[in-house]
Amino acid sequence: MWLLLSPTALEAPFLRGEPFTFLGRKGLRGEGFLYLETGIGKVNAALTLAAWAGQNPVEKALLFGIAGAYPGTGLAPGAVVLVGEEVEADLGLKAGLEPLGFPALQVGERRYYNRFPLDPGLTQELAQALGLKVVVGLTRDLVSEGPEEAEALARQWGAQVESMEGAAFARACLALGVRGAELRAISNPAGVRDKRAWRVREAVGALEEALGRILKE
Ligand SMILES: O=C(O)c1cccc(C(=O)CC[C@H]2O[C@@H](n3cnc4c(=O)[nH]cnc43)[C@H](O)[C@@H]2O)c1
Repeated sequence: MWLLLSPTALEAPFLRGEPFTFLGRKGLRGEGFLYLETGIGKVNAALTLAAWAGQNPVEKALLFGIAGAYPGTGLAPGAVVLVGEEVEADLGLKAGLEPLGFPALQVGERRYYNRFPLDPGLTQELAQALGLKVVVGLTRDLVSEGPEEAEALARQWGAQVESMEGAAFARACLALGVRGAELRAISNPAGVRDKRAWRVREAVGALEEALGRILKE
C-alpha cells in the first residue's frame, strides 16, 4: 500500500477514493493507496508525513508533484523524473550547514547536512519499471526568481530540478525510517516567472500517466 503525498490537490485531480480531511487538507482512501495533500513548502511536507506516520503504519511513501527544471538539463515541460537525492539549499550558510558544525540529522553513525537520499531500492525499482531518469533535486522555501539565480544554485549543488518540498520529505523519511521515493513532472524552467512559459496541465497529465503505472505495478 502506497502513501501518496502531493503539495497541492491541484497536482492530483485524477486520484479517486473515499475523501477525508487530515490537518485541514484533502485526503483520499483509494485502491492500493492512501493520499494526503501536504500544502506547499518544507514544513508542510515534513509535518504531514511525520503526523501521519506517527499514527499509522507506512509501508512506502511517494511524494509527487510539479517542479522547475534548471537550465542545461534537457528536461522540457512535461518530462517526468525520479529524484534520487535532495539538497536542502536554504539551511545554514549559503555554503550549507557543514561549516556550522551541526548536522541536520544523524541516523546511526551517518550525519546528514544538506543532502538527503531518497530510498535507493525503491527509486531504482520505479526507475526501471517506468524507464525514468533519476536526478538530483534542490529544495528551498524560496523559489528561484530569475535564470541567473537558478543557474548558480544548480551549479553550486549539482541539481537538475527545483521544488519547495523534496528535501523535507526525504529528510523526514530518513528520520522516521520510512521508505520514500519522489516523482516530479516538469512544469516550467526554474527561474522563469512568466506563466506563459509554464505547462502545468501537461505536467499534471504526465503525473497521471506515471502514477497510473505505479499503482498498477
Ligand atoms: O510565481 C513564481 O515565480 C513561482 C515560481 C515557482 C513556483 C511557483 C508556484 O506557485 C508553484 C509552487 C509549487 O510547485 C512546485 N514548483 C513548481 N515549479 C517550481 C520551481 O520552479 N521552483 C520551485 N518550486 C516549483 C513547488 O514544489 C510548489 O509545490 C511560483
